[in-house]
Amino acid sequence: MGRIPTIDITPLRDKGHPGYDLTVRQVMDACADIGFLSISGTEISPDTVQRMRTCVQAIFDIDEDAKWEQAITRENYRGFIPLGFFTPNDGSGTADKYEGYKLHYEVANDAPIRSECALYGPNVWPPQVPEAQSVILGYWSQLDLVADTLLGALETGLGLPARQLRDAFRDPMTNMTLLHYPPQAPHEDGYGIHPHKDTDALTIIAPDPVGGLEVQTRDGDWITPDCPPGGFVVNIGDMLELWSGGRLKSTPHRVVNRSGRERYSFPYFAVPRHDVIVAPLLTPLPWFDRPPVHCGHWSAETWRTNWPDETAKDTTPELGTLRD
Ligand SMILES: O=C(O)CCC(=O)C(=O)O
Ligand SMILES: [Fe+2]
Repeated sequence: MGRIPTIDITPLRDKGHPGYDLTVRQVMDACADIGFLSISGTEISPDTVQRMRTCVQAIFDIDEDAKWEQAITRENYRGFIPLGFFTPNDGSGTADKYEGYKLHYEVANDAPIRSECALYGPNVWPPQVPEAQSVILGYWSQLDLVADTLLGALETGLGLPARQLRDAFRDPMTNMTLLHYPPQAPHEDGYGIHPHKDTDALTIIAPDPVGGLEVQTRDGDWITPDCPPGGFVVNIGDMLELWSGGRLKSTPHRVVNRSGRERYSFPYFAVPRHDVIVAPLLTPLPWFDRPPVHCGHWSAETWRTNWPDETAKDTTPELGTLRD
């Protein structure tokens, strides 16, 4: 394919829709080939996305001192991630050029699931942007529906029992990163985000019109997804690649912001519940050989290894580092 198709997902919301089977096939082809697709027909209005973008900008406009008071900690990977904090786990030592704000599936302090897995809990909400919680959680719940629709289509496309994937996302470890990439000078080395694969099941992004997201083709070229106004870019992460026994592809991508403008994005990372063990649901393709991933362990290791002084262990699941 070597290109990223745009697919109208309207038919996927109704199995009886005359375009359902064709749309499932188009989604499957994109996910099995380049691992990325642009989608339209989500029913999420451009106003909703614009409100979200404005809110994300307001969060990054908060004073530096106040940001540090709300920074992530080793115990709680929620809140601000300072610019240059994240260094890839590949040993290169070159920090990514973004600042972030980390959010996880919102769970009340007294929710029973907290006794099952200590990683669940409430988010840190910045008091300086009082509308943040309702704007972000409103947007999040709409993306939950889009993810559910896409997972339903993949169940059909892979020939899995209905709900086999979707049921893994009750009380999920789904998370979101708010990202601000300052512009990079034209000849400045390094990346907004270094080339990586996503380790989640499925990622959904409302692309910033300033551009900067690049996806690697099978030939090793880097291409920019075309996405219609109001559309979203979706990609397969390592967990769906694993569930599908290698049929769906988790593809390297990166961000380079040479637009001369501030770039903002807010990817939604769909991740199953803490006790789900992701392992092939179909006989793996002959070349595909990867160990199962326990989602709670995976999440704990993601939190831990993002600290610059922590490194992956033999038992750490693959965390998006590219193997040559
Ligand atoms: O900001 C973007 O467009 C992509 C971010 C990304 O790839 C990630 O956070 O995993
Ligand atoms: Fe990514």
